[in-house]
Amino acid sequence: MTNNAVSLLSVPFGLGGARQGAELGPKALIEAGIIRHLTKLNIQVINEGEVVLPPIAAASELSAIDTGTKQFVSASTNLKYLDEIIMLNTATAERVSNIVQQGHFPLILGGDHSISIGTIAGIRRHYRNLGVIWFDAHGDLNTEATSPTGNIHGMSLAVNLGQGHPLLTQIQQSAYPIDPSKVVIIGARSLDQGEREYIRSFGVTCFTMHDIDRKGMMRVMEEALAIVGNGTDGVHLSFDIDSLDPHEAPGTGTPVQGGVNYREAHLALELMHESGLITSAEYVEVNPTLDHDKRTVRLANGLICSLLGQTIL
Ligand SMILES: NC(=[NH2+])NCCC[C@H](N)C(=O)O
Ligand SMILES: [Mn+2]
Ligand SMILES: [Mn+2]
Repeated sequence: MTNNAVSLLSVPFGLGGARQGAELGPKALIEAGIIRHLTKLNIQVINEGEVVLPPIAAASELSAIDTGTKQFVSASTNLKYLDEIIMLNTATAERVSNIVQQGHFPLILGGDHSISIGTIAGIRRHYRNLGVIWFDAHGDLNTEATSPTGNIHGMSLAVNLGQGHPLLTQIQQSAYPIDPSKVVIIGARSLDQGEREYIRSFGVTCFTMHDIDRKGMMRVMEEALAIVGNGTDGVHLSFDIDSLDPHEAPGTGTPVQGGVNYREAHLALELMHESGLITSAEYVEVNPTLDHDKRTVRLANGLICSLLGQTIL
């Protein structure tokens, strides 16, 4: 990590997901003591507050301007809450970009995974060759043409790679593109057909649960870090808590069995810290309304600390 100040930005937004509740994630993580835990690691934490959704009238106007008519948007796509997601991510990109500008490490608390359209848009303005680690049970590589659900949290990595509805990809416009060969998905076990095809044809590396079973997390991380660190000038970690097994992390909206276990997840984040490559991070899809005794919230707290340097000894 290049410097010690961490800017903590909350994005309490859940409309990109399949169920309500991810919007409560940031508050739960803060209440569980994340700022105190990081301060104990000698990190200076700057609480940047929240990105809030502007009044929705403004959002409708924005879509109407860009597409001619508002009806065009709703009639021609199956994208759920497109207007809200455009507004939220446009605002998020600005806030994250300012944090990078100041030389702080952006740590973003989601929110569902659709928020990464904005976070990465902001980060990419400052990195010509950004590597991305996408820790997730899913690929989030759908477009409106392939999505089985219309939920935009399942499309955010595709949008970050320039694929999808023009009103979403335009949020990235003033930024450097991301090279798909510098993107690594880790923990995948639920991929839709269109996502499989995308991975094969665009050269995204995907370490599935099968690869983790076979090689072990240690080797997977060594290979992943070699890919995202090669020729890049920064690496963003997008950590979806549903990468973990639902036994460890029940508090999430789209759980998939057969996931990463507690120690594998910590090891992965400890290795990311050791590599010194990670320049920004977000933790998404924590849904406190589905949690069991704060297990998922506490786990996410610990996993943030491992990324930022906490060790057992
Ligand atoms: N960020 C997530 N949890 N994404 C889940 C996506 C699930 C499914 N592939 C979809 O497109 O709807
Ligand atoms: Mn995801
Ligand atoms: Mn997921």
